[in-house]
Amino acid sequence: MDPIISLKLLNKWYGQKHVLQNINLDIYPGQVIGYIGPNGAGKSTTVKVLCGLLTDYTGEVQVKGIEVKKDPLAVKKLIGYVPELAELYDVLTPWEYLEFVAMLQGMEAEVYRPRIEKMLEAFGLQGNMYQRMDSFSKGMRQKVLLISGILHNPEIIILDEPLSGLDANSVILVKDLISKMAKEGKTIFYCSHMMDVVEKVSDRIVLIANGEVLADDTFEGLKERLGQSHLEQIFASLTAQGQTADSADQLMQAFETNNQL
Ligand SMILES: Nc1ncnc2c1ncn2[C@@H]1O[C@H](COP(=O)(O)OP(=O)(O)OP(=O)(O)O)[C@@H](O)[C@H]1O
Repeated sequence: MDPIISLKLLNKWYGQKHVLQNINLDIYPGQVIGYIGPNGAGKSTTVKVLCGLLTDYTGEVQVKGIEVKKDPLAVKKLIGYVPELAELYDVLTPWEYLEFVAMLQGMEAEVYRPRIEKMLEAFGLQGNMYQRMDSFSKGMRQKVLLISGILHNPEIIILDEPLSGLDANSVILVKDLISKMAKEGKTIFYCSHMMDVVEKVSDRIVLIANGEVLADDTFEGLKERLGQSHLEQIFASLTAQGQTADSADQLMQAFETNNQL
């Protein structure tokens, strides 16, 4: 089987800063990749390269055999991207916004109209369909954003911290949706800091730090290799952040200094 996403010797600099260093990854259809790493590791940068939003990289980046740099538009059609911290046009209603997204994707009205309605209903937003989003909570906005990323039924879905702000029921819904979409053969690239969720939904975990891949294995494989039973511990041991308790002590000491003044 050919990989649906292939990164070969991907390098990216921001000025003098080397933020992606020789990333090599072959991702196959139907895989759920948990892409994890400390703050500033290079996760969002990788995703932006994959989506054709950043083209000043070196190396080869192919999506379904298409070189992203050469035809970013064709690649954008194959990918559904749910970014972290996206701005919605909140003077619009969810219906108006999603209709706009569907039209940009070139979808037919008879396809997108019932789909938008069903998706909003699944997320419990049927009563808010015609309300301006400037009155929406963070979680409600996140739900609309998620729908906008999957509405055109893309083969590859890239989720950057998709559960942010969602209530417990919606988290279950999104986790189920990820498994179901993967069973249908869709490829999911899932970036998150929520280790308990990544552990459950991913069938392959790629950990990066300082722009380099430190581990690429199944959760079972990582557990066996590192002798840890939770992804949180594996993450800490690989990224040398096992000193969390010390850091908390350091923060508490900062209060003490203030108290003495
Ligand atoms: N527009 C930019 N200009 C300059 N440097 C940038 C820019 N965007 C990101 N960086 C730098 O690139 C590195 C990787 O950032 P990136 O946003 O990819 O990290 P991340 O793994 O997604 O982090 P987080 O988990 O905090 O979201 C960081 O050192 C960051 O400071």
